[in-house]
Amino acid sequence: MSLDLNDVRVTLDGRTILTDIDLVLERGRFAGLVGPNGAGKTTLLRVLAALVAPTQGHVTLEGQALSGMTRDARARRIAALFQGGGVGWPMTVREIVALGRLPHRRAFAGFSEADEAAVARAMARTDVGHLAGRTEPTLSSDERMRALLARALAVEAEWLLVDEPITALDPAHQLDVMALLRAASRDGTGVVAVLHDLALAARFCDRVGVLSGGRLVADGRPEEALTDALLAQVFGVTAERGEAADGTRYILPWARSGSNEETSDGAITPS
Ligand SMILES: Nc1ncnc2c1ncn2[C@@H]1O[C@H](COP(=O)(O)OP(=O)(O)OP(=O)(O)O)[C@@H](O)[C@H]1O
Repeated sequence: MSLDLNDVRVTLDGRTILTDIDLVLERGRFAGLVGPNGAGKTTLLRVLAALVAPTQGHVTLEGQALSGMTRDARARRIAALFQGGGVGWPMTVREIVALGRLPHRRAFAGFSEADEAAVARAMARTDVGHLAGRTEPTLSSDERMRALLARALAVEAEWLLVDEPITALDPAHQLDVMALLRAASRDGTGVVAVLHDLALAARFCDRVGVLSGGRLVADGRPEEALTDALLAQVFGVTAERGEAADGTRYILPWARSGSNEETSDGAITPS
């Protein structure tokens, strides 16, 4: 029950974007992909979604090469939501969610009862029922993200890949989306999310993969992967660590660890 990358390398426009990537992802787990800007996170997610072909190495789903599967077969098994993944014209939320059923439909076939049920489940799960008739341009950031997540969930795929699902959301909605992704993983889906928020990644993910300069430099449980040394080297920050009232350990990026210091008026000066 795994999605595997073996010795993956990706070169785009003559530049190596990813190299030496070996990763075994498991269903039923919530994996976070973190790393600084430009580290290669989105590209790695695109490789997992078969939108970018590795220049070297291969990706397998339950032992079967992703590249050997038809596009529809892949789309039924791997649902993906990328940034800018809107629909581009004023469809209603219900129509957007229904797009998630496309990989399951035969040419010219109508919407089946199973399709209806899957759309209803996805809309209930993301709490977008009351938005069913609203069009995409009228939605707030969180409503839009929940509608797009509903579309991805409506696929009812074994894998759910999401790129920066919480970046544009306020704290309450960030917590909602992270809880939703974790719940999806608990139902047996393999969830992989690109995240910038290390505190939320550490809190919600079972596992965190850290990319830096196109390499996977750490991979494991959040506390194991996000060490002080790694945070300093890869992100250039120090972190505060502690235990919340409910006993959960937390990691909070706190200050720059490099050569820059923040002055009391917020200006950044070399130290
Ligand atoms: N199609 C492409 N052609 C050339 N270079 C690309 C292409 N796609 C991505 N890159 C480059 O690959 C590098 C990694 O990009 P990617 O978007 O995967 O990083 P990221 O870790 O997701 O970054 P961010 O956190 O800023 O979104 C960047 O330097 C980017 O400019």
